[in-house]
Amino acid sequence: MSDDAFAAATAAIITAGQRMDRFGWVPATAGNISVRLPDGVVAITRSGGHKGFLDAQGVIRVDLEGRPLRAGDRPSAETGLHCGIYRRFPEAGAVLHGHSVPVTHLSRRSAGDAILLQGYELLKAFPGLPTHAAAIALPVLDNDQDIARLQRAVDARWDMSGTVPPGYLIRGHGIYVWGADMPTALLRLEALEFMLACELEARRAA
Ligand SMILES: CSCCC(=O)C(=O)COP(=O)(O)O
Ligand SMILES: [Zn+2]
Repeated sequence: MSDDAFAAATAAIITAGQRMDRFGWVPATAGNISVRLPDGVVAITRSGGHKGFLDAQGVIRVDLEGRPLRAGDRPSAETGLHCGIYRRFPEAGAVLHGHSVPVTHLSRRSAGDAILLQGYELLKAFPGLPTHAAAIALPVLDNDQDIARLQRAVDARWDMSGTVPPGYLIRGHGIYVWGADMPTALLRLEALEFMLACELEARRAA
């Protein structure tokens, strides 16, 4: 296990938390952040702290089943969702979860199981979408305090989807986004947050 890789992942997680906090996406103790290490272990935020004020002690290691490597460490309550992404997508190297106003409001107001994003230039931030004329159906899943059951629902949704976008919403709760590395995950989160903020404005104006 490389301490250098863990230190680099911890630094990336701290910086990502500060950036998400600057945008107001991790209010109170909301949100969690992780990075997959080269040995397959996952570096993830501890449960409960403010993600805009993380220090190195705020990041710990878990295995792909979400079990802490060090007895007594308490990883994010949503570790199972991070691990579900890493297990399903071998190319995923970083996962971000936030609770922004547009995500929370839109997912509460949308009765359906997806939010369609179309006509946005920023869609080009996503893999396989070379033009604004493309669209993303961003899955929306019902919230569940039982994270193992919620992950089973996420897996079932992925099973029945053709193309899976690298993100989904949990109704009234938040957003999950992933990428090959932290810069890619952050770029996708920013693009989705921007488009969802536009959707919120459009629905207000309608
Ligand atoms: C006060 S936010 C409720 C828990 C949550 O949804 C979240 O994102 C933060 O949980 P964690 O255990 O990762 O701190
Ligand atoms: Zn959450």
